[in-house]
Formats: sequence, C-alpha cells, structure tokens
Amino acid sequence: MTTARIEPALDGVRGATRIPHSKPHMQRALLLSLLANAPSTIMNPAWSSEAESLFSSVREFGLDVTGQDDRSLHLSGVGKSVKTGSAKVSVVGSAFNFRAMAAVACLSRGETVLEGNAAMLKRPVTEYLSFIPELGGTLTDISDAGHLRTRIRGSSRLGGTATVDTQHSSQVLTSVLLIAPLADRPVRIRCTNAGAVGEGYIGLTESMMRRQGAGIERDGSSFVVHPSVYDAGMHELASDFTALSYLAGAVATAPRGSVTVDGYYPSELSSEREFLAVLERLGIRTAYDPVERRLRIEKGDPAAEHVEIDGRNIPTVVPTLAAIAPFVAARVTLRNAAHVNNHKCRRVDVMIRELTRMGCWIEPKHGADGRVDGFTTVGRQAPAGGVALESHGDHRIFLSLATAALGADRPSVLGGAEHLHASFPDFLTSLNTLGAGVGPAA
Ligand SMILES: O=C(O)C1=C[C@@H](OP(=O)(O)O)[C@@H](O)[C@H](O)C1
Ligand SMILES: C=C(OP(=O)(O)O)C(=O)O
Repeated sequence: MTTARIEPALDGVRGATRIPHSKPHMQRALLLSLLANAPSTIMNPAWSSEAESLFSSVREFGLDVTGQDDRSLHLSGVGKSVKTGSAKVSVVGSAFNFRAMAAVACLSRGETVLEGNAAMLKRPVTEYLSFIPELGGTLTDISDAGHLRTRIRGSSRLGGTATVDTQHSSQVLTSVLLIAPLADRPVRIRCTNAGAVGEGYIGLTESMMRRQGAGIERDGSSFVVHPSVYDAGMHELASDFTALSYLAGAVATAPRGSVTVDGYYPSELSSEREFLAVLERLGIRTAYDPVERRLRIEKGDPAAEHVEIDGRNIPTVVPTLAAIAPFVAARVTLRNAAHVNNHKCRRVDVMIRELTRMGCWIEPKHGADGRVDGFTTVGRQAPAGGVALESHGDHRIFLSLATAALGADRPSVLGGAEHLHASFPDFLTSLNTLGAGVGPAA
C-alpha cells in the first residue's frame, strides 16, 4: 500500500491545474465503438486503470485499434458480431465494467467467464443480472471466496422483456440499454422503481446511444428499443466533473482558495450541473469561460444557514460533499444516498467514520427503512487531524479524505494512493501545484 502524508493547507490553495477527461464518457465510448458497425474516434481519451481494463475487455470481443496518438483513438467495431469462442474477461474492481461486459456477453454465441475481485463480492452485482435469462441468455454464478465470477452464454433469439433494478445502481439499466439495439427482437425494459438512482448516467447513456442512431422509446421508467445498428461514433470527451469535485473540495476545506482548472470541457451529464448548483449553495462559486475553456473555483458564503442536498443523482460526489460539509459555515444535510453504500466500499459509512476519526462532527441520517441514507453536519469546524486514515481500497475515499485533510490542524497520513489510478492518477501532483504539501509518508 502507498501511503501519503497530507499537510494542512495553512496558506490556502491557489493556482492553475488540469483534471482528467471523463471516465463515464470514456467507458461508454469504448463500448459503443465495439458495438458500432462503422469506425469510431475518441478525442481526448481518458486513460485510467478502469478505462484500460475495459479497453482490454472490448478488445477481447473484437474491437480493433486502427490508429492512436495522445489526442485521439481510432477504432473499428464489430456491431452485433462480437467475437465468439471462450473468453475470460477480468474487470478487476469495476462494477460498471462487470455489468456492461455481462450485457455485451449476451450478444456472443460463445461462453464468457467474467471475473471481478473479492471486493466486488460485497456489492449487489450478481443478484441484479436477471435481465440475462429474461432476454434469453444463460447465467451461472461460479464465484469463490476470492472472486466474483459468472459464466454467461448469449442467445440467437435475444430480446423480450427485462425487469431492471434501478434502486441500488443505475449501471444495470445502462448496460441493458447499450446492447438493446443489437438484440434480435425488441427489448422492453421495466425499471423496479420510478425515481431511478443516478438518472444523469442513464440520460448520458441514452444521449450517446441516440447520437449513434439508436431509437429508444422512453415512458418514465419503461423503455422499448427496436433492433437497429449503431452508426460511426465521434466522441469528444468532456472533463470529469467528479475529478473536479476534489479541487472544489480543496478550495472549500483550505482556509483560502482560488483555483483555475485549465482545459475544462463541461458535459451534458445532469449530475454535473446539479453538483455545481450544490457547490454554489455551499458557498463554492464556479465561473466558466467557454472561450478560454477555464473554470475558476472560489470561496464565497453559503446560500442559507442550513443547506439540504439530495444525493440521488450525484452518487460519485457524495463522499466529496461529506469531506466539504464540516468546513462550510452552514449546517449541511445530505439525504437519498443509500445507493452510495453499494460502491467500492460503503462510501457513506466510511466517510462518516474516517471524518469522525479526523475530529469532525458528522452524523449519519437514516431513511424510512432504517438504512443510512446520508449525513448531517453542524457548521464550520476545526478538526484536529493528526491521524492515520484508511481509504478501503477506494479511489474516491482517498480523494475525498485527502481533500478534508487539507483543512485539519495537524498532518494526516492516508493509505491507498495506488488506487488513484482508477480515476485521477495525477491528483497528488495537482495538489502540490496548488501549494498544498502532499508527499509520501515517512
Ligand atoms: O454509469 C456510470 O458511468 C456510472 C453510474 C453511477 O453508478 P451507480 O448508479 O451504481 O451509482 C456512478 O456512481 C458511477 O461512478 C458511474
Ligand atoms: C464507477 C465507479 O465504480 P464502479 O464501476 O466500481 O461502480 C467508480 O468508483 O468511479
């Protein structure tokens, strides 16, 4: 494990830096490039360990690279004729990659074994793959104590009606939608609940599919997708707003802060717009210059004494908001985030525990079913820090706790820097560029 030492940012954070391009856009662009019948291009590819792992998986199913440089990736897909034969596909710790590749495996006439790491066994993954038998494929759970593993076989009559869970994650719906146009018969999808979690990510899937010619009929939480093909894709990737959240977090937790993000491309994700609006209410102002492609982040005053946040559509930034909340003058309450506990670790629980160890006052909130569904804080605090924090193998916990540690009185050490490769490999360098003192722990 790689441990970092985070010094309090006593002089504030100031200056300009860059952030990665969007991981969710990159993952969809890779999948759609495989499923298109014509060549595709990805501009500004967003390389991270999770994108690389998905790239290997789609290559197993036939995606060909026809050209590549720093700025662009030229790809040739196979449409619905994904490679047959016995394929073993490893997704390591990414549930998105597991769910999406499970759907892709339904297009294959051969057998696919999908494998994820032990941490994936604790997440609601296999229990929500019933769309596979419902659409005509077969699914066998062959997990052991150290791996989540399933064997999947497709069908030559793929199609029908699938009931898809949208209470625990949006990713299953995204996965079924992506393959639906390539099924042999129409695919009808009924979602388990009307207010899906992570609706923004479902919207992103729909808009990227439509841009490549897919016809999706949507009526609230029901979808119908008729057989068609995907046209060529030209994907110009936006910036990763979740990566942005950690820099906004640094501005919030440090005593002073003014940060510019160079080369910022806003995306169509509704979750991004919602997050920027939440930041504004917390007193973190962002101003975007579309000509210079620069986003400026500055500290102001919260919009109210008590800021209430709905976490349903902003799952990735709930840990960041937990890190920010103890450092803003307002009381903050965030709810409707029970689904965020289904991620790489129980993200809401872990953030509350580790921030409490750092010296913050942050308490869980519970939903009507008694489960933790958020947190509440009591206004600006001065946590002592000076403790060893644990990121539970989760890049987002590392990033969020590092953000909070900048605002503590004493240095903190934080394990798990190696997981930054999952989404924001240059984060520690960025923090140092902004004047924070971050380095390896002695
Ligand atoms: O579709 C996607 O790209 C994602 C959907 C969301 O998953 P959940 O709906 O499981 O939270 C989000 O949290 C994840 O980081 C990325
Ligand atoms: C999307 C993420 O995770 P997963 O694919 O494992 O749900 C993430 O951690 O950024």
